[in-house]
Amino acid sequence: MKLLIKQGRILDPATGTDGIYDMLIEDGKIKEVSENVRSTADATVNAAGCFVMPGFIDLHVHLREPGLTHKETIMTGQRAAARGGFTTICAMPNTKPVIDNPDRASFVHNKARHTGKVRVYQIGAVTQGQAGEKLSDIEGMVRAGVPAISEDGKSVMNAGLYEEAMKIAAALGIPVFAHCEDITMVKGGVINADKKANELCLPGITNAVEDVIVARDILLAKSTGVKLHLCHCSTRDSVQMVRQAKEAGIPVTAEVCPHHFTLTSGDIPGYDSNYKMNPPLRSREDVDALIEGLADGTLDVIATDHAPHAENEKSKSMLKAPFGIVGLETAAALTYSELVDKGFLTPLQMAEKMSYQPARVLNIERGTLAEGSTADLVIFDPEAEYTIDAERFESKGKNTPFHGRKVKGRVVYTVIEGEIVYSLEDEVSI
Ligand SMILES: NC(=O)N[C@@H](CC(=O)O)C(=O)O
Ligand SMILES: [Zn+2]
Repeated sequence: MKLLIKQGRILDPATGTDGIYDMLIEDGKIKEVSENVRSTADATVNAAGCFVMPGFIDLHVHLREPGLTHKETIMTGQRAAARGGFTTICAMPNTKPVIDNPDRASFVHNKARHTGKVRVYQIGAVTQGQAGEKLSDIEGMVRAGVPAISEDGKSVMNAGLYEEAMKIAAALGIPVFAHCEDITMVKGGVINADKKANELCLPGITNAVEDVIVARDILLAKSTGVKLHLCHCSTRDSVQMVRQAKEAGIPVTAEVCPHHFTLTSGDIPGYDSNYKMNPPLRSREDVDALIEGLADGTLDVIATDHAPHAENEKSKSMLKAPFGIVGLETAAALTYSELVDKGFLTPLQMAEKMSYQPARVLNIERGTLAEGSTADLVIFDPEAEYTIDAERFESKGKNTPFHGRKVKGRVVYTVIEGEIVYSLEDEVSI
């Protein structure tokens, strides 16, 4: 099977390539990238005017299977991923039951192989049942193919226990993905602690809730030597601490979610739980610091924190509705519209944050379009303007604050191992 992609703008951060080339894919691998491929192919895609980037890799997805399949299944999550240009996704372990042992991790890996082409890596919980008391079987889960551990949804509040987990992770060579939130400081907060919270009479979440755990976890990474990956950074002090940690040579990487660089708490229109997520939408100063951090390389990764919830859950009051919004099918357009089109990031940096760097965090051979590599890629039209329509999402979750938003930049094809798994033309993903 040969696929020929003609005249796309090839963006490969691994090699620094940014230019118009043809690409020939044969037997799932990138065979040739050159100005004019002469070979014939079984299928040809005209990519003139489009970016060709390594397939996006999402380090932060909630697939909700097992146990919460009314919100999302592995299959619907994979379909949403393909539609969003993602070829590899990491599933967080806060399912029912929690993924805290090798058998449960294998369940997800095996199921995902049958339900779709999008590669799913299960992240293992740090503690049993995410109860924060006893460590999970971290070594067993790593043998079952888990690339990282995380207590996402909360922090491991017991620093002594977390330190032990970090030592094990460091010895196994895997990173720890940290959700930074001091639960004792949340005090029922639902949106950022500011003017908007006062206006809506809602309890607020301060920046310090995140910052104190970011500080603690960076210090623990320093002392244990574990590779620390900070999930969904949302505050200016988080950015500053990551910057200083990197300067000091501490092995830390950090991700930002599209909603956190696109919206501020000021954009919350009222009592709409599609604006309720954890961490919350922050202030203009925080958003500016996140964008600056992405641009100067302090923040490495754009991840979605795709958190689908059912309509009847999200239609509850602001106080009662669960935290979280979907993100797989809006991330690329928001990144392009908010960061690249506005001149904060180059197209090459977009590919770096959405594919190359996440591949480095996971330590997998992906995130590049170099000849000889696996043909996981996305063809993206930066000129396409459209209105986000949640009803067209492949995800079961329609919980997005971006329904009806006009954006620029659209995924037109997603290719995994040389096979087209999504094409805008027929809106069919496999
Ligand atoms: N981000 C959220 O608001 N919610 C996530 C949990 C998480 O990522 O912290 C979820 O599982 O729903
Ligand atoms: Zn989280």
